[in-house]
Amino acid sequence: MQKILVIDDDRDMCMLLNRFLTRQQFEVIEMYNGKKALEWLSVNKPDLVLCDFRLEDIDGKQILTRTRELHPQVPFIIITGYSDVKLAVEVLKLGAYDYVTKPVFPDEILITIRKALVAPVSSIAPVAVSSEKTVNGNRKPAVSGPIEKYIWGNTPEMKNILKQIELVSPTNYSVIIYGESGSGKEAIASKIHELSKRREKPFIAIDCGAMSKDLAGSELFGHEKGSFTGALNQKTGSLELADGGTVFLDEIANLPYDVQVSLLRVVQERKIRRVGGNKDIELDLRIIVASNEKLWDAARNGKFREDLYHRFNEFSINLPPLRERHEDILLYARHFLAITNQELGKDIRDFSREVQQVFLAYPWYGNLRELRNVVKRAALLTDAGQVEIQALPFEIIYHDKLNYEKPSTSDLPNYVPAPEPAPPVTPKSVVNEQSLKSASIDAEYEMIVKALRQSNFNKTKAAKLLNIDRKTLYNKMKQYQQFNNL
Ligand SMILES: Nc1ncnc2c1ncn2[C@@H]1O[C@H](COP(=O)(O)OP(=O)(O)OP(=O)(O)O)[C@@H](O)[C@H]1O
Repeated sequence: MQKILVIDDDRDMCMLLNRFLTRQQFEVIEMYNGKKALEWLSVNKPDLVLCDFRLEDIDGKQILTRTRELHPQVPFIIITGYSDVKLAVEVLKLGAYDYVTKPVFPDEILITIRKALVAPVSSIAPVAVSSEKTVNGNRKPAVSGPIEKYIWGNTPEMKNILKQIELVSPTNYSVIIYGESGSGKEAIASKIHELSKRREKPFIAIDCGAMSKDLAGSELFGHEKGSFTGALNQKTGSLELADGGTVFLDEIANLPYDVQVSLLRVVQERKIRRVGGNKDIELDLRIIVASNEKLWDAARNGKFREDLYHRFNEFSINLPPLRERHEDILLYARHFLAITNQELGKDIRDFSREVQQVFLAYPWYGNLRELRNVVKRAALLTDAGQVEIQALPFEIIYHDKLNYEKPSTSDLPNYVPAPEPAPPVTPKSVVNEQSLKSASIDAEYEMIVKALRQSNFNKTKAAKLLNIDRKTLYNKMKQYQQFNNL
């Protein structure tokens, strides 16, 4: 029986997950705070960890980092409120397998758990080899049917990017891809590989942000047996595994400085030496790197080697965030819906008008990854016909009301404010009716939103703040969603 550790300070949530997962034949261990969970993890190894992002004592990020040190092969899934989605997306960089958003739906979490438990070990190990490919570069069996994995959109910016991809692919140029997290940098790197002469050889994606400082050298270059404490066997590094093909180094600016020196040698001389080894190994590699900060700035600030920057900077591609590819949002949403229909064996036709409006108004700070997850969840909650507004997270429908803190320009170096989005969907009572009833509904709505924000979308805590029970809170939230359909 596979063992799942559930860490959440919301005891009701733990109990519900426990009951549901036990019925699905898992063994469940519940922990209500981070410290206790870490104590347990230091002597036990689960098959998977499911962890609330915001605990009262330690945050999910710290638990993830420690779990990765203790059990690098164990998949870690984050449970998060929508206000934290941007942070959760960042945390994927530290090696989490995926995130699910609250309210948690049993079927959704089960699909994510099942996928995580059969994911190739390499996709959850410190060197995050692309989850789409196995270590030797072979594709995982594709879902049946002819849906293209990637689409490139109709905006002039994306047409231009596709042209750049086609131009640079047949060459051997190094490429730097700039773009926010989830915007599709790995998709571009893999497209370049597929259009190149190297297409039959491996494409290996390595997330430099997810590697521990101490192990980065050995993960990339490999090591000889006994070269450091813990090096019990000889290990082939990811660069050697990619020989003849393309290596994609994501979040390159996070690579430790001394490893950058060894990487420069790979770029200049096309040779590597394993950690603790004394012979050179020749490699034929194309290197594509990605960063969400300008590498030139990182070089000027002394974080990134300037000589390495110049070597990589043979060609660069600037991928705009999804909110700046406004005309493509629905195209991508429909693409993800088609894929999800196929995965779930459903036949959902489209999104309702209100859903489309919300999609166009929402800023998508997690970019395509966030859109994909929202569509997947909505499709799961829809039986047939079209996706209705109720299938979207409350926090997305009301994002304008909730007033999330916008990322600062230093957070997102490529962030340029998007043109004014279409007006968001708001409860009709707010805009149309002046009756006493609607005024009191509005006041109640504002209070609920405030309590939800104060409690980071923990509904049990929000209900306590409002002095109502959780069921009443759920019912009220449902009621507000229904206003959109009046
Ligand atoms: N052109 C595309 N067409 C369809 N799906 C895409 C496209 N680009 C990205 N996606 C999907 O969006 C998600 C995120 O893409 P990807 O991993 O390429 O982003 P990224 O910028 O490399 O993210 P990160 O920097 O966080 O690793 C993936 O699920 C991917 O399949």
